Amino acid sequence: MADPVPAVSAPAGAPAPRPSPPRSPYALEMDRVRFARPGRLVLDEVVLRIAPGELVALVGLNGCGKSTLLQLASGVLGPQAGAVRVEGEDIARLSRRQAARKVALMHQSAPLVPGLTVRQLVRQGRYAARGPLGMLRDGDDATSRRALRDVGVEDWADRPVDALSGGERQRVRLALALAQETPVLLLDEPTTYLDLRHQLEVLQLVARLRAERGLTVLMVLHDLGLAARFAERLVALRDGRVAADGPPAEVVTPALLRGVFGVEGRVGRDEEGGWPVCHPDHPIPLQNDNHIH
Ligand SMILES: Nc1ncnc2c1ncn2[C@@H]1O[C@H](COP(=O)(O)OP(=O)(O)OP(=O)(O)O)[C@@H](O)[C@H]1O
Repeated sequence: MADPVPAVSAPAGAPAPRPSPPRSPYALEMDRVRFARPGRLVLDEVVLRIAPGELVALVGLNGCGKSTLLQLASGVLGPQAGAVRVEGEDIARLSRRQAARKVALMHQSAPLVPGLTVRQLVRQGRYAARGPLGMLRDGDDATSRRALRDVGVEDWADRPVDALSGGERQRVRLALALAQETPVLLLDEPTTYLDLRHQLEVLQLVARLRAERGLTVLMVLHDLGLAARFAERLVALRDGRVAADGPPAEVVTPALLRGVFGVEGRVGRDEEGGWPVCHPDHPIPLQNDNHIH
């Protein structure tokens, strides 16, 4: 069939148009990322590709490299080999402000500046949107207010952050990350310190933001049950390598419990929701290889 749009040839002598770079199909891409700390290889050849709008949970034993992976994904740390790309751009080539417009990292133990109120702290999330002199732009206040409202902490706006409980601080940290209004959200144990009700509220909020605003979310969760219920994809790290990656219904198996967590256990299905439900029985020695049998 003939092309309905005739090709327009460039006039003789005109410079050839520069081809625009192909748009990346991935919101976040880690390409053979390696990161070592003195005396310890933390992440090795990590390959992870996350499509726009995906909600991915990252799980694994203490010390396996989950937080390090999030810090690399946010550009806070740089890989020693490989590359991290956000919406196709190498994050190492972006300025701090450019990176902060693309990726927000909520870190569970990030210190909250004492003396600031919740409102003042969350307005700091607008740093990336500020002009060269650090002035807040029109709409920044509305964005901060929306972030406070999303997380249900708007009534605390005038409270000093150092007078908040652990769980209250955690929700304020989430509001701070949301105030950045980035397409990619990285959450490091967002449910730590939260009571049962607020764990569910926070994960429901994350799922809603992803559905309504198309956010791409990568979150570290220790509760495999919550990860299996709320994430559409589960990535398990073992010793700094991706040991399993797929939909929870396929990935959460007794072999995963054994191979990644060193636990003998059973896996059932939630009667209503259908998601996997783990019944860990007892710890076992970890196998030496990274394969999940
Ligand atoms: N600032 C640091 N300096 C030196 N080593 C570090 C530092 N931060 C983390 N590590 C080490 O790097 C490894 C990976 O740590 P990381 O925090 O990424 O693990 P994690 O999977 O998030 O653990 P957890 O589940 O306990 O939070 C661990 O061995 C840890 O001791």
